[in-house]
Amino acid sequence: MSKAFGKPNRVVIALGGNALGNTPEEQIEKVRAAAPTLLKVIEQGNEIIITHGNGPQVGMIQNAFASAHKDNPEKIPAMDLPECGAMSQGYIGYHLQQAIGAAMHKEYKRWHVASVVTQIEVDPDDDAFKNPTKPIGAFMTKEEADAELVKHPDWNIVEDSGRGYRRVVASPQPKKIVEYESILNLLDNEFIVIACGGGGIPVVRDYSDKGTYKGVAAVIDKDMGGELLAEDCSADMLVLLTAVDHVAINFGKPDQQDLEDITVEQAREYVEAGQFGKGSMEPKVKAGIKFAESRPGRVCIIGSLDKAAEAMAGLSGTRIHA
Ligand SMILES: Nc1ncnc2c1ncn2[C@@H]1O[C@H](COP(=O)(O)OP(=O)(O)O)[C@@H](O)[C@H]1O
Ligand SMILES: NC(=O)OP(=O)(O)O
Repeated sequence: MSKAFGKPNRVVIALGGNALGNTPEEQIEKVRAAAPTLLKVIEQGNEIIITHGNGPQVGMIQNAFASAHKDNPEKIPAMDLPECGAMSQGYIGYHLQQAIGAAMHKEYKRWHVASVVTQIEVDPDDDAFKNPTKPIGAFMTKEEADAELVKHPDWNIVEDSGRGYRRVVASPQPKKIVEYESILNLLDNEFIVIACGGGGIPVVRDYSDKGTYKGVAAVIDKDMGGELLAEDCSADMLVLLTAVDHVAINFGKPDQQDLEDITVEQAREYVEAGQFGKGSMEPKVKAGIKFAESRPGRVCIIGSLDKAAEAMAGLSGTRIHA
């Protein structure tokens, strides 16, 4: 499956949590539709590593436990965010494995795809713990949001890119992928690896017990987690797939302008001008800048999951390069 001559390009492909639908059925449909495109990228001589978001899913899992716990506190525990993040990696990784494995088996009679439950170390003193920005769970109307705030006075809820209101949680910067050696090992053995789902489960070192980590209540941005994964795996390209075809300036306004090709300097100017939704498009552009600057020749593409093949071929999406 790899190129006959020369080293294949390594591509990290990130699938946005909001682009994966809201139910198991929708998610299965979305990942099944994406699987042939992902395999085509391999046929073109690339190695792929997959990561995915979990914003809607991690919120859904935590809410489900919270309401079951309220109804039956003796038997059903409330569930903390890191455990919910781990469950979301299993839930989404499972569907991705099924979809990619089936497409791979049809073509190549092999099933070399595996998800790695991945922890990512964060700084316990990261300012993000004081300033929650990561939207999770379902979109709400203003009335629904107000009702949730009465039920959960400790929640923070914000408006998310004109799509409704969502709970936001802390989103610290990813520092170190704990399982990176397992990921590299699977890649060396020609597996398609699904890793750092939901940005990775955020953990901090537990210095009271050498070599151990403990989960923290946060959700890492998967664009930043995917960027770290791409650097750790020496990837050449980072592809961030979401629900819109392009990054835009004046997004949602009558003079919206879709961007096709921008330098890191232009991207940085647009970030400074506040052109991108916080916790939605801004982290993607910031991840793109970081990746494009990390080594000469590296490129980030941001485009839609539905047009993944076109984006990879340069016919859709926004390219960020040095
Ligand atoms: N300037 C912008 N250009 C394009 N999309 C934007 C912009 N600002 C905010 N958005 C919103 O960001 C969304 C992508 O972020 P998000 O839904 O968090 O991604 P994900 O698919 O990774 O879950 C788009 O669907 C769009 O609604
Ligand atoms: N963890 C994360 O970034 O999820 P989304 O892609 O759903 O925002």
